[in-house]
Amino acid sequence: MGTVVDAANKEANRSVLTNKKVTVVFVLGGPGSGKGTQCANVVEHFGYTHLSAGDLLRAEIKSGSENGTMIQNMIKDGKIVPSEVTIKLLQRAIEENGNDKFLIDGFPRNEENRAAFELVTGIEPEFVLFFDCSEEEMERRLLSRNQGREDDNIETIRKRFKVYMESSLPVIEYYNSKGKVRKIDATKPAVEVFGAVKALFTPLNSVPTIILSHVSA
Ligand SMILES: Nc1ncnc2c1ncn2[C@@H]1O[C@H](COP(=O)(O)OP(=O)(O)OP(=O)(O)O)[C@@H](O)[C@H]1O
Ligand SMILES: Nc1ccn([C@@H]2O[C@H](COP(=O)(O)O)[C@@H](O)[C@H]2O)c(=O)n1
Ligand SMILES: [Mg+2]
Repeated sequence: MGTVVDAANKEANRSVLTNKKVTVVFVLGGPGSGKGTQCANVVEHFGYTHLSAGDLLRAEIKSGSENGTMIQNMIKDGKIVPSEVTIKLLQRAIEENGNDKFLIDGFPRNEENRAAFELVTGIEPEFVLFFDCSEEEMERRLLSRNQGREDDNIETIRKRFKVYMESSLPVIEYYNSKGKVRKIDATKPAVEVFGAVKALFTPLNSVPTIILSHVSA
């Protein structure tokens, strides 16, 4: 019976966004810790949809939106865009997508992001995937990323590290106090990092199989 009860509880804990039930995993860690790289692996192996807050903001700049210039200036300066802008983008992306399980990468980035998202959407993360990586390694990765990002220069990188330490780490500490953080050593090679990530998603994914075998027994 345990597995059925556990599965039912898991179902009840899923959050409601307007009329859609969704499962959300927040993916956090410093700039260049490998969030995007590992999210791509989780999408491929576990069928999640990857929503990167940074990617959504960059797309908003390209779309010619009225907020474009403000967002561009904040990204160039490593600052955090006001929550209402980022939350609207996330909310729209979730509502427009047919999937019901999402990796939200690079969000919440500060206490304002966290509290506003919870208030507006009612969504609580299933867990928080935290990529722990040394600053030295993150700086090396960002300087050789070569994706043409305007914020991958040493001046902006230093600002992003400062914002991460001052504003983003407290959010991770908040979720840690609630027992939600799953910390991964992200300094290792990407294949090894994914080995640790995979182990976290496998139990979630195996729940329906357990229910089926229970029912048919
Ligand atoms: N474990 C790893 N070892 C070495 N290089 C890695 C590792 N993971 C990712 N990289 C490389 O480091 C760079 C940054 O990775 P990625 O873009 O995934 O980081 P991120 O956390 O999403 O960064 P940002 O917060 O700036 O978006 C990329 O060039 C990626 O290929
Ligand atoms: N919640 C967020 C996430 C990102 N930003 C801005 O985008 C920049 C790039 O983010 P990445 O996750 O792609 O590294 C980031 O430095 C911020 O300027 C944000 O404002 N709020
Ligand atoms: Mg990224």
